[in-house]
Amino acid sequence: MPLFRRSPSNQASNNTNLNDGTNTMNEACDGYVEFGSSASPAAAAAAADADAPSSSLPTNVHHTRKPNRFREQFHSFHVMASPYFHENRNGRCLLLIMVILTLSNSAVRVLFSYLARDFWSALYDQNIELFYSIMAKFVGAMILLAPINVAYRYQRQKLAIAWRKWLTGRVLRLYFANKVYYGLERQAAGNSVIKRTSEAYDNLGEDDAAAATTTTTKKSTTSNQSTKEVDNPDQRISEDIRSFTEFSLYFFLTLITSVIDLVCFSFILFSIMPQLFLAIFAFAFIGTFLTVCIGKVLIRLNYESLQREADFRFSLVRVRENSESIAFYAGENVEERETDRRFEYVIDNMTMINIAQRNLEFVTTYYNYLTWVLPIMVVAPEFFAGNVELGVISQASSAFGHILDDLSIVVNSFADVSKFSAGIDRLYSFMSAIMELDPERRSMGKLLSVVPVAEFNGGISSISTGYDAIPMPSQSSDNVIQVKRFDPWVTTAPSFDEASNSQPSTILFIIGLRLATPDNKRILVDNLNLSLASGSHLLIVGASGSGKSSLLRAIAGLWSTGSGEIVRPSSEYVYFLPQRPYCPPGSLRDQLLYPSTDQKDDHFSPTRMDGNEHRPDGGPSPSDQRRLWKDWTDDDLLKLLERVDLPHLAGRAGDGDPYRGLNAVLDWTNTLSLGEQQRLAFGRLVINRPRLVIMDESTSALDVVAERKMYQLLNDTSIGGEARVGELTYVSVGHRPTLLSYHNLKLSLRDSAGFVSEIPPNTDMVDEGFILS
Ligand SMILES: Nc1ncnc2c1ncn2[C@@H]1O[C@H](COP(=O)(O)OP(=O)(O)OP(=O)(O)O)[C@@H](O)[C@H]1O
Repeated sequence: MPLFRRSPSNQASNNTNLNDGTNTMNEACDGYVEFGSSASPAAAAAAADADAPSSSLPTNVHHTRKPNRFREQFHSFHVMASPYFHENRNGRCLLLIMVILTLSNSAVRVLFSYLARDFWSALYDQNIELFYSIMAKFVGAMILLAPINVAYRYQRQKLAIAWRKWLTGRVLRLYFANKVYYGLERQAAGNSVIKRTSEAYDNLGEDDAAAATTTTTKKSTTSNQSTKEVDNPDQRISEDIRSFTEFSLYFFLTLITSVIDLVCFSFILFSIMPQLFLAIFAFAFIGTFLTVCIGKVLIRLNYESLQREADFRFSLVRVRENSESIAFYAGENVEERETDRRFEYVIDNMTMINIAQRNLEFVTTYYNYLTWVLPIMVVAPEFFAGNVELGVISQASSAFGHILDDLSIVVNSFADVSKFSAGIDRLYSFMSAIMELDPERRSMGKLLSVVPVAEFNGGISSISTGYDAIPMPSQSSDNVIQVKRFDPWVTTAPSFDEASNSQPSTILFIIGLRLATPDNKRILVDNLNLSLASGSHLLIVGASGSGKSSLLRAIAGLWSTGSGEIVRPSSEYVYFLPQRPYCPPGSLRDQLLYPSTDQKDDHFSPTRMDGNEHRPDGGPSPSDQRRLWKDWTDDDLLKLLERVDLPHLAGRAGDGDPYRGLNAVLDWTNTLSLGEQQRLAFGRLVINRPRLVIMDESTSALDVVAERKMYQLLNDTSIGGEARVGELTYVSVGHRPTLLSYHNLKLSLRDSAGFVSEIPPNTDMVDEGFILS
C-alpha cells in the first residue's frame, strides 16, 4: 500500500545497486523499475551504459556525429514507430489493450490513495470498526487488482515482442532486398579509410590532437554525410531495434500514466492544499532544468557507447573468423594491440559516462530527498494545529510524490532517455541508408515501405521476365550501368538489333560498357561490346588489376558505376563461382544445395518460424528460390560427390556412414581445404543447373587433373534437365594457360579496352599468341 513514498535511504540503496550494474535499461523496460515509484531510472540507464563503450574513432575526435534535435528526433521516431501500427491490426489491438490496462492501473493507484488515507485516519482515531472495514476493502481491492497489475506487465512485454518481431522482420526484408546488405558493406569499406585517417590523430600529442580535432571532425562529418556511413548493421538490427521497441513502449505508457496521474492527483492535492500544488510545479521545473543542463552530455556519450561496443565486439569476431590466417602470420600481437585499442575506447567512454552520471546523480539524489520531506513539512503545521487528520498527511505526501514523478520524467529517466535518443539516431540513419541503397524504394521516400520485389535488377534497370519486356538498348543514363534480365525459358532470344536480326540464341549481351571503380576514380573497361551465344565458353584474361573480376561484378549487378548496358538471364539461371566459395551454416546436404534449399527440411525458412506462410512482418515468404530441376535423393548426392572428386567426404563427416554424413553439421569453411570447397562448388552447380555459369578463378586451388575433371563436368552438364536441350554457357576468369583448352572464345582486357578473339580447337597451351595476361 503506497502509504508514503520511498524513503531517501531506500533510494540511495537502490541507486547503489543500479550503479553496480544489477539493473539496466532493459530491466526498466521489463517493469522492474517504474518511473517515479522507485529509484531514479537515470541511474538504471547509467548502469546499462556501464556495460558499454569503444569505437574505432579516437577519444579526441569522437564528436563527429551530433545527435538530432528534438523535433528531428520526434520525426525519426514517428516514421520508424508508426508503420507497425498502421499496417498491423494485431498491433493496434495489443496497443488498445495496453492503453485500457494503463488506465485501469492508474485507477488502482487513485483507489489505493483513498484507502491509505482512511486507513491512517482510522488508526489515529482508534476507530477499530472503520479500521477493519478498510482492511476488508483493501483485501477485496487487492484480489481484484493484482491481476490487472500482472496483466499490465505481461501485455506490455507481449506487445514489445510482437512489435520487435514485425520491425526486425521488415528491416531484414529491406536489408536483403536488392542486395542492399552488399551496398552497405561496400560503403563501410570505403569509409574505413576515413576512419583510419582520423585514428592517426590518436598518435599525436594532446595539444596537437586537440588542434587537429576540429579539422578532423569537419572532414569526418562531411564524409559521413556524403556517404551515409552505417557501422555495425548487425548490432543495429539485433540490439537497437530491440531497445527501440521496448523502450518506446515503456516510455509511451509512462507518459500516459503520467498524464492521468497528474490530473487525478492534482485534484486530490489541490483539494488538500492549493499552495503545495503550485509549489510543486516550481520545484519540478527547477529540477528538470538542472538535470537537462548537467545530464545532456549523456546523449552523445550514449550514442558513442553503442558504436564503440559494437566495434570492439566486431574486432573479436573478425579474429575468430580469420583465426587460421592470423595464426599462420603469427599476427597475434597486431590483433591484440588493435583489440586493446578498441577496448580502450570502450573504457574511455565508460569512464566519461560514469563521471557524467555521478554529476547527474548529485542533482537527482538531492531532488529525491527533498521530495520525500517537502510535502510533510508543509502539511505538518496544519496537522499540529488540528486542522487535518494524519491520513491527510499520508495522502498529501502520496499525491505530491505522484505529481512530482509525473512532472519529473526528465529528471527521473534522463539517462534512459538519452540512451533511447542515441538509439533513435542510429536506427534512423540505418533505415535511411538501406532505403537510399534500394533503387526501387529510394523514390518512394517512405522509410519502411516495401515494394514487391520480383528479382534483383542490379539496382538500376527495370525488371524483365520475358522477351517482350526487355527494352531495346537505349542511351544509358550518365553514370549508371543498365542491367536487364530475361527468363531464358520464357524467351526464345532477346534481340538488340532487330535490323540485323542478331543471333537467335544469345545469352549474354554487353553493349557499350564503360565500367569504373565504385569511387569513379578509375575506368577499368571502356566501350566494351560483347554478344555471347548460348553454349559458348568464354575465357576472360588480362593482367592482375585489369578489371576481370570487376567485369563479373558488373554482370552480377553489384557494381554499377559507368554506363552502357548488360542483358543477361535472370538470377536463378546464372551461377557465379567465386574463388573462395561461401559455405553457409548447415549440413553437407545444405552445402551441396546452396543457394537452393531442401524444401522438405527448411529450418531457416521464415515460413517455418511460426508455422505459416509469412515473414515475421506479415509479408509473403520469399518466392525467388532457385528451382531444382529434380528431387535430389541421398544416393544422388553421394554420386555427385564422387563426380566432383570428393568420394569420401560424406563418409568422413558421418564417421563412416555417408548417409549420416550428408546431415552432419560442421564448420565447413574451416574443415574443408580450399580445393575441396572449390570442387564442392562445382557440385552445387550441377544441382542448381543454371543456363550461364560465371567463374572467377574458381579452379585456382586445383591441380590440372582436377581442373580438367571440373571442366569436363561442366561440358557434360546439359541445360534443360533430363530433356538436355542444349549446352551450358560458361565464362571463366583465370591466369592459367591450361584454361585455354576448355574455352572457344577469349576476351583480353588491356588498357581499359576489351578484345574478343576465337580460340582455335587444340590450341597449344604455350602458343605465344595466347599468353594469359
Ligand atoms: N571497392 C573498390 N574501390 C575502388 N577500387 C577497387 C575496388 N575494388 C577493386 N578495386 C580496384 O579495381 C581494379 C580491378 O580489380 P579487379 O579485382 O577487377 O582486378 P582483376 O583483374 O580481377 O585482378 P586479379 O587478376 O589480380 O584478380 C584493381 O586495381 C582494384 O584495386
